[in-house]
Amino acid sequence: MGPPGSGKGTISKRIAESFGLQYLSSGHYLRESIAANTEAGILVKRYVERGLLVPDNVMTRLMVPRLEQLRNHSWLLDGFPRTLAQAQALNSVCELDLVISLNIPYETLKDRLSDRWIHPASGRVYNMGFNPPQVQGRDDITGEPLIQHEDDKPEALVARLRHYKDVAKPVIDLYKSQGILHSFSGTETDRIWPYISSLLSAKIDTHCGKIGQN
Ligand SMILES: Nc1nc2c(ncn2[C@@H]2O[C@H](COP(=O)(O)OP(=O)(O)O)[C@@H](O)[C@H]2O)c(=O)[nH]1
Ligand SMILES: Nc1ncnc2c1ncn2[C@@H]1O[C@H](COP(=O)(O)OP(=O)(O)O)[C@@H](O)[C@H]1O
Repeated sequence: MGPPGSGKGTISKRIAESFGLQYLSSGHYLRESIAANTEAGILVKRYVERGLLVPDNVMTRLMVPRLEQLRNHSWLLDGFPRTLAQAQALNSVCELDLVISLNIPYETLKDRLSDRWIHPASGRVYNMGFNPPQVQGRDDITGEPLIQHEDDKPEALVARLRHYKDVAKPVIDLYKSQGILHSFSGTETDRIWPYISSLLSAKIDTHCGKIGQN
């Protein structure tokens, strides 16, 4: 959990690589459906472009079948669930081990997003200051051009942050009440990462039987 620009994608990739989890990003699947230009994709585009949340039933139909295919794997979700209805739908299909919430100041979010560049096909994320590509404007692996998301523009960002705050609170409260929420605050991913890494190392050591079967 965390507002746009809080580092969910950056940290999720580190977690997935360090701990061998399957990585599922709601934003990536949404952009994939937009690119496919299906009926659902056209509907999704209208919301994403305006910085609005995609309706819960659309999101749940997009994400839950993917999780059902991964019943025998350990996975990490990035960007889903974002609303209480999505969290309830998720709870009805699986039991989460832990939830990470990132608290990052607004000014930091704004600066990061104006500098965020993406390789659309893979979802690889760059930042011109923090993790620049080896060749400016090009993906490190494929050499293909990088793009900026429409919804990272400042006009869309304010609306996205407002929506995030409204809808995230009940979700955070739910996970807090389940005793699985872990919150981290700061302005630098590299300083937050060691705490997240130790949390997961401890959890995976003590619950490796369960995570392995999940
Ligand atoms: N300057 C700076 N940029 C960061 C840091 N952590 C992540 N970023 C960049 O900030 C942007 C937003 O991060 P991302 O992981 O995409 O956030 P998400 O929207 O929560 O998934 C990306 O361009 C990242 O490369 C950091 O500690 N410092
Ligand atoms: N779980 C979700 N529920 C509703 N809309 C979502 C969800 N995840 C992503 N979106 C939509 O996709 C956009 C981009 O999401 P994402 O790539 O996760 O970026 P960010 O982390 O920067 O918000 C969001 O602004 C929102 O419109």
